[in-house]
Amino acid sequence: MFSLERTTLTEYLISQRRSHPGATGEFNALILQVAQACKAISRAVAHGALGGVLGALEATNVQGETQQTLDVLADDIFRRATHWGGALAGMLSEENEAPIPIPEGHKRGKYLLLFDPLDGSSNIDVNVSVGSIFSILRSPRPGEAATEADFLQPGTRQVAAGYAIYGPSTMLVLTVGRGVAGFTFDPVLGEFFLTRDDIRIPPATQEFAINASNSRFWEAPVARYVAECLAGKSGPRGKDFNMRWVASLVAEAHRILTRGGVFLYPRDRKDPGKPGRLRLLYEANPIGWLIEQAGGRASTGVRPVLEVAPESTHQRIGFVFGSREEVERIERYHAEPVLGGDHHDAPLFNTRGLFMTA
Ligand SMILES: O=P(O)(O)OC[C@H]1O[C@](O)(COP(=O)(O)O)[C@@H](O)[C@@H]1O
Ligand SMILES: [Mg+2]
Ligand SMILES: [Mg+2]
Repeated sequence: MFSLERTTLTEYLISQRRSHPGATGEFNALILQVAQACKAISRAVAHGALGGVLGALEATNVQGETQQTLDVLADDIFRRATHWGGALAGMLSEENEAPIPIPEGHKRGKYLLLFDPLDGSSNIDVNVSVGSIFSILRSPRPGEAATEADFLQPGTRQVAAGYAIYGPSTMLVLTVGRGVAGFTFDPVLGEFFLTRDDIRIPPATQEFAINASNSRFWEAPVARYVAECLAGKSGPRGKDFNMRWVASLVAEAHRILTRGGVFLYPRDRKDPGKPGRLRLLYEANPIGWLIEQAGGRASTGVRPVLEVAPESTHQRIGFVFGSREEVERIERYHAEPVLGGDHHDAPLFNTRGLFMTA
């Protein structure tokens, strides 16, 4: 269908706003500014080596990770696209240790914007899908400059969450709390058009995603779950499983929102200082809310991730999400007592056990 016959992102947002008669339009304007940032990042990603955006910088971010040229560019694009609109009291980005203030001379508003400007950075140079993730919260002190404490709200308080995926096509996937909608970018018209309304995740799946190079650090319930998937038809699950790992959370989430599946980046024993790999406020919470809004489940492995009370702005967390039945099974495994102690010492999971994990 010719794209102009479809609903634009702006039209979709206006239709959502009709159920909030008191709305001022600031919220919609903010989402459109975020979408504008995603369009600009999409363009930079698409130009690749021609745009001089590949490669790493000498700098590291607050997480101690080497920053890619595109990480810094995308961070700058997000700030510029959103700081002037009057909707925000502050921003929090993966790339900056402290919250980003609204520059002097600009009105401070009632929302907080949290973002991972470029997710899956390790994929940029190899031309594999990357994305941007965002979450919007209400500021507890509208009109005042946001402090770190203002951002420490559980995911249940989000008022919007979404991501853009820069793949073969660029898409924006969004929830404002009434289901999940997907928009495809038409680069000629410069518009996002609604192409997937009311996205639903199938409750069952035969596809899982995990970085198996970490298997020696996994806790017993995760090792058990993966071993059972790998055992396939002849194992306790009685069916074969397929596996994927893109190393880009956005791409994994998008696949799961498209055809189901389960993703695990669980808490593990790799680094005692990091209880998990993914960041709660601008990775797990927005993706988690999208998944739940699409009928899936998002968990720490033990409990709903959206209910976690954040302790710090760049906090990491174990994250398991996707088709409801699989996530509930993983939670059940965590709730069951482990025979013979925790982790790989358990008889079922050591190198001579029924489910070999090492
Ligand atoms: O290399 P690993 O450990 O598999 O990491 C992959 C994970 O790291 C991330 O890339 C982290 O995101 P950033 O690129 O924003 O740091 C996730 O998207 C992904 O799930
Ligand atoms: Mg990320
Ligand atoms: Mg990032």
